[in-house]
Amino acid sequence: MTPSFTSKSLRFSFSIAPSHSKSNPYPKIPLPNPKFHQFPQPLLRLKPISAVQSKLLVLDAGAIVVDRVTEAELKENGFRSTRRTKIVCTIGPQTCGFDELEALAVGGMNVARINMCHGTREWHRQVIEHVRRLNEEKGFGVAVMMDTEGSEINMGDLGGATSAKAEDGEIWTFTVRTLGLDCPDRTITANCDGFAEDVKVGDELLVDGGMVRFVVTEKIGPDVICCCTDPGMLLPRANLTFWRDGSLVRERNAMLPTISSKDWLDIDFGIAEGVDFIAVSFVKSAEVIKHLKSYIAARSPKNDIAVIAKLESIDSLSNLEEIILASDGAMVARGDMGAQIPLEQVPSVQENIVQLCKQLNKPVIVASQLLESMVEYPIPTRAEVADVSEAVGQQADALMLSGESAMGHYPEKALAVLRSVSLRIERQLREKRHSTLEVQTMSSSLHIGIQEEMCNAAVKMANKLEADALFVYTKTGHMASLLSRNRPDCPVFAFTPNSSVRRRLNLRWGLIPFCLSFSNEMESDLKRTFSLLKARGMISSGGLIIVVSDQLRSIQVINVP
Ligand SMILES: Nc1ncnc2c1ncn2[C@@H]1O[C@H](COP(=O)(O)OP(=O)(O)O)[C@@H](O)[C@H]1O
Ligand SMILES: C=C(OP(=O)(O)O)C(=O)O
Ligand SMILES: [K+]
Ligand SMILES: [Mg+2]
Repeated sequence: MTPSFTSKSLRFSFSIAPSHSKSNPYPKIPLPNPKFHQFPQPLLRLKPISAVQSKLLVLDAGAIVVDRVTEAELKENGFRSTRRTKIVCTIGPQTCGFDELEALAVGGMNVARINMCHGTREWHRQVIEHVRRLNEEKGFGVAVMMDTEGSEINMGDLGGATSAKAEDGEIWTFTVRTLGLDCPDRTITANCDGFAEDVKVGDELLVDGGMVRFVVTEKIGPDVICCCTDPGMLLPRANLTFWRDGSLVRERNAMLPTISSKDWLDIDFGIAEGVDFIAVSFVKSAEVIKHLKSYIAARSPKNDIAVIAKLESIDSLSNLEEIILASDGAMVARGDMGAQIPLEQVPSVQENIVQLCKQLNKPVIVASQLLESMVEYPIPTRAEVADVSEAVGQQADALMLSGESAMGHYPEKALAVLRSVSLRIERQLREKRHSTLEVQTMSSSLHIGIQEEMCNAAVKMANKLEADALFVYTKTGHMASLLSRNRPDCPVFAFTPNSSVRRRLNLRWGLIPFCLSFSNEMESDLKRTFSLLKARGMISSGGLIIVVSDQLRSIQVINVP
């Protein structure tokens, strides 16, 4: 962006509400609550959930459908202040009830994630059912993501205990025996047959990337005897890695399938239940993604499940571009990644992946330990807030909560922190405008090239004209994604007739997905949109809208009539 833009946007930044002043040729949509925009706004002083809840509206059946949290946010805070960064919440024992899920939905959860490492089939089914019911009965638009277990080496279930403490110098046995509930003291099962053969005396055994550390002292048949060198809590099904001479030992993992037989059954379940996203753990190459995508295409006639590659295996790092291109999105899964590469490399890998995904137009989620201390405490550490700010500053599409929302004491508070930090940092970015992405052309065909260039140009116009919103009518979501990819200053209203496209667009930065039937008459669709949105109080006359249409290959600049 040109330097003159910086000063312009700075002026804008301190006058969001007064920007309807006479000097502005493009009147803004009135912001009902200008106080909310004043600086400085303390981090955690969010409106209480109940205040949002009380303003929520019941669905306007059949006409235009948008999730009720976004609707309330738009009405209360105006276009500029809608959150652009999306939020994925892992659902676990703390949040699997209908009311708890509703509280997360009200708090701004865009995607609910179920991790197939944990819980039973019935439990997963119930969670999906709750989310669907929330959407249908209460007007939310929450998408569901199923995350595969993968077949890296894990500990077993700790004989039913929720955790176990390993102390310094204690001798523990890791075994491939099946022990069930009569697990002897200080004995841990490992899920991988070749485990005992693969490790050597002197190897270091890391639980969860180093939360607890052992050294192998002896091997006796299927049992590996270890001495604890870094004490800590052992949690059920924690990941195990072993290191020799300072390097990760990968031979066994390299042979394990990325999608195990159990994962295929879970995937069948996900397809049958109609989940919106399948996240594949420990992806190592593009092949597995291509295979899964063709499997889904053959079994899910509408082909409406997006495949997200979890980048956490050291082997994925040499094939990033190929993997991301084959996928419908990626996750920077920093938990296991930090167990496979030195921790100090994780931030730069994150940055690379986020930038690459933006260039390749794939949504990217930054995951794991964003607010880890909030599993126990009601307030995050300053360092965690800085980490979240960094991910928002990189303009990742989405942030993810894991234990914080699955089993922590403060799921709603953790969600509120992600929300408030996102809003704050997004606003700062708009003011500074320092990192507007110069997107490179990706097009493989003239048609796609035209779509790309139209979207790039439309976003430039919208930024220069300080438009209130971009509107896009999109059947597959592609045009909407191309607008999002440019990270515009204003939100993008994406209208689609397809409810699963609408749910999938939930993961895209800055997109507000609406369901709307199309008449194939652009002008009449547009008129209808304006009158429906006006009737709902979501836009008002005079607002400046840039409308992008693939059908007409047009970019229109319209003042809301
Ligand atoms: N369905 C579930 N049932 C019980 N506990 C769960 C469930 N999902 C998640 N959790 C808990 O939340 C923690 C964090 O979730 P997540 O990051 O998805 O898993 P993991 O720690 O296995 O990578 C898990 O370690 C587990 O203790
Ligand atoms: C998100 C991750 O995967 P999971 O929680 O399934 O281990 C991770 O490892 O960071
Ligand atoms: K998983
Ligand atoms: Mg992982």
